[in-house]
Order: sequence, then C-alpha cells, then structure tokens
Amino acid sequence: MTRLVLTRHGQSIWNLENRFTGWVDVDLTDKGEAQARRGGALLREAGFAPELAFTSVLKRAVRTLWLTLEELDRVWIPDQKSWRLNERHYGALTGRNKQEMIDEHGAEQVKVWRRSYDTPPPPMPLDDERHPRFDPRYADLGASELPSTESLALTLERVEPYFRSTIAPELEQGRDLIISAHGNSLRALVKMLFKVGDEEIVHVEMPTGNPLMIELDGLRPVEAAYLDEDRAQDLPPCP
Ligand SMILES: O=C(O)[C@@H](CO)OP(=O)(O)O
Repeated sequence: MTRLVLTRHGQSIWNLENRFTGWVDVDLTDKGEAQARRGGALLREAGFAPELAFTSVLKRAVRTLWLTLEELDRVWIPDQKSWRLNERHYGALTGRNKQEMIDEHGAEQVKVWRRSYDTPPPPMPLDDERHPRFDPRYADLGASELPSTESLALTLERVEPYFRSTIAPELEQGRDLIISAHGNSLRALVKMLFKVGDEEIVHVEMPTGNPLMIELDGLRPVEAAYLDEDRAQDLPPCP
C-alpha cells in the first residue's frame, strides 16, 4: 500500500483577513506556521516517511512543506515546485473581502463563485499589476496557460496532467509522497482520485494545515483520514 499525503498550507494572512487569495503570494500567519509544524508532528507519529515532495510556487504552500519536513527530519528529500499546484486563480475577486462580496452580490452568487464546479469568477483585467503575466515566476508559461480567472474545472485541467505525468508514476512505483498545496488545487485532486461528481464536490472542504493521509492501491484510494481529528472535514467515500 502506498501512502499519499495532501496538506493544505497553514492559515495565511489573507485566510485570517477573510480575503480571496488565489495566485497572490501571501505568507503564513504565526498560527499557520504552528498548524504546519503540528501537521508534521502528527505525520511523524504516524510513521510517515515520504521519499518525495511536491508543492506550488506560492510561499504559503512551500513554507508549509518546509515546516512539515523539518518536523519529519526529512528536509533532504527531493522536492519539486510547479505552478500547476497553485491555488485556483480567483480573477477579479482576488484581494476582495469575502463578507463584503456577500454583502454586495448576495450569498448565493458568492457560493457559486467559490464552490460551483465550472463557473469561474469574473476575470482579472489584463492590465492589473497582479496579473500573472507580469510575474517573472510565470515567464515560461504560454499566453494560453496564463489564467485571468479559474473555476475548479479549469484548475483540474491544469493539475491533472501534472499529476498524471509527474506524480502518479512515483506512486505507482510504491513511493510514499507528500503534496503541499491549496484548498482548491487539492479539492481538484480529491475530485479526481475519489471520483467525486461535479455536484458533490461543492461540499468538499479542506482544512488548513491538516494532513490528509490517503492509502492507495495503485492510484485508487482505499482508506483516507485527516490526522488532526479535531479539525477534520467530511471526506468522500473511497471509490
Ligand atoms: O481565497 C482563496 O484563494 C481560497 C482559499 O483560501 O478561498 P476559498 O476557500 O473561498 O476558495
């Protein structure tokens, strides 16, 4: 049985401020760092010894990975960063306060933007200085790959090829590994691995800094649990 751990980054400054974050590179809060360390300690207690690690190019996920691996005394394992594991791009909602958006547009509309499978938020204008086309870390991406907004469906479209080409072959060879990423890039992976329907994925939430340990038979989940039981969320059934 191979073990795959999915960890959403610890609490970020904009999680605390209740702002849509997406591709903005905000850091962890002190609480977020503590959550990441605790996640690492729980993984150590569970005897988890990953051979490889994967993360996004956003510091809240990268630093969560570092803090986790420090607790595991495995900072030496190979790691790989990819923009394909980034949070979904939140378009024109980026930086806006979630409660203020509810007050302006209504709870139903905001829920559709946040959790519907295939309705993206309105796009970020191309001349917005926060647009990824101005960010050197995305300089190698083609114009068609640079998002101005993303639904969960579009997020899955760029997460899945990376998972299949780069991560899945390692799992299929029996290597335990950890992916430190984001609420919605991990929801996309959960949707794919657990074969969750487009309607059902609306109800899947990922808690910050709480490792989700998945036992795999090949690529099929046979058991899954959050290690911090007090902050666990409901999981879809194993397929
Ligand atoms: O703002 C974001 O980027 C994400 C994760 O914090 O928010 P949500 O949970 O609303 O999709």
